Amino acid sequence: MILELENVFAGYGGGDVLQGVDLKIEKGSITCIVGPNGAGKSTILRAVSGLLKPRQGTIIYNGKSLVGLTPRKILASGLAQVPQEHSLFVDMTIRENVRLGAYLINDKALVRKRLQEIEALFPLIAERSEEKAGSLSGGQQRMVEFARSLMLDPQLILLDEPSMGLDPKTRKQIFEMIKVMQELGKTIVLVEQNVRTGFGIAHHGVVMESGRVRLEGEPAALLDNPEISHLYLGGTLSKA
Ligand SMILES: Nc1ncnc2c1ncn2[C@@H]1O[C@H](COP(=O)(O)OP(=O)(O)OP(=O)(O)O)[C@@H](O)[C@H]1O
Repeated sequence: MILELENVFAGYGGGDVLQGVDLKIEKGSITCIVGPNGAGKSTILRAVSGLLKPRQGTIIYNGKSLVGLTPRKILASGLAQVPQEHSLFVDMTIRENVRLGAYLINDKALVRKRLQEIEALFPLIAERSEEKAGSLSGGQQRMVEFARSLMLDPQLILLDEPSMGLDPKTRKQIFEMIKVMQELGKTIVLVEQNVRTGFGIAHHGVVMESGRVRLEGEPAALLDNPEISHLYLGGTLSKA
């Protein structure tokens, strides 16, 4: 296991949103977390990346506790997060934005090498590197955010609803890129509203409800579970 949460309680002052979360993430896998609005999916990611300090419980990453570490230390340990809201500097070029992902690296040759590798992976970035990030569509900006997260060569990447607001074709491209990142050896934890798409690429599915893990297991088996579609996913499993 690369990441293990045990009995995690965390919230925002007005009480705990996470009510004792237990979760194990296998190295090299894609895990997809789904659940109704407000179930605490994003809050789990924030607790792992250090943006939110758990009030109770343990979070172990590669055998070491993350609780109490700063987000910067957690990032430096190889754990990157791509937040739900768009986060590029729109007046900077695409390449400058990607390079920012390496701000913790002092070795200029290494930064150049990583940039080259990433531009080989994302043709969009190679072709439009000097254009302003603000000229890109929402889906393209998401690709650049993925690219930026790869600059530190993280082991684990947390993705918070990366396909939100995108049309189906762009969503497909985003999910293909998530698979590519996993094939590069990254472990992925993905929060996703679109259950079929998310579970479609995941090795492990997690259904959250009211701050707890309600069900988890093999994604195809979860999709077949009528309890999930009726009770927890608000009908989003319909094939329409
Ligand atoms: N910064 C914040 N300050 C106060 N409350 C917050 C904050 N962020 C989230 N919450 C509250 O915490 C609860 C869980 O939010 P969270 O974002 O984890 O849900 P989610 O499962 O990711 O759902 P969604 O799909 O709506 O993002 C919600 O009730 C939300 O209003």
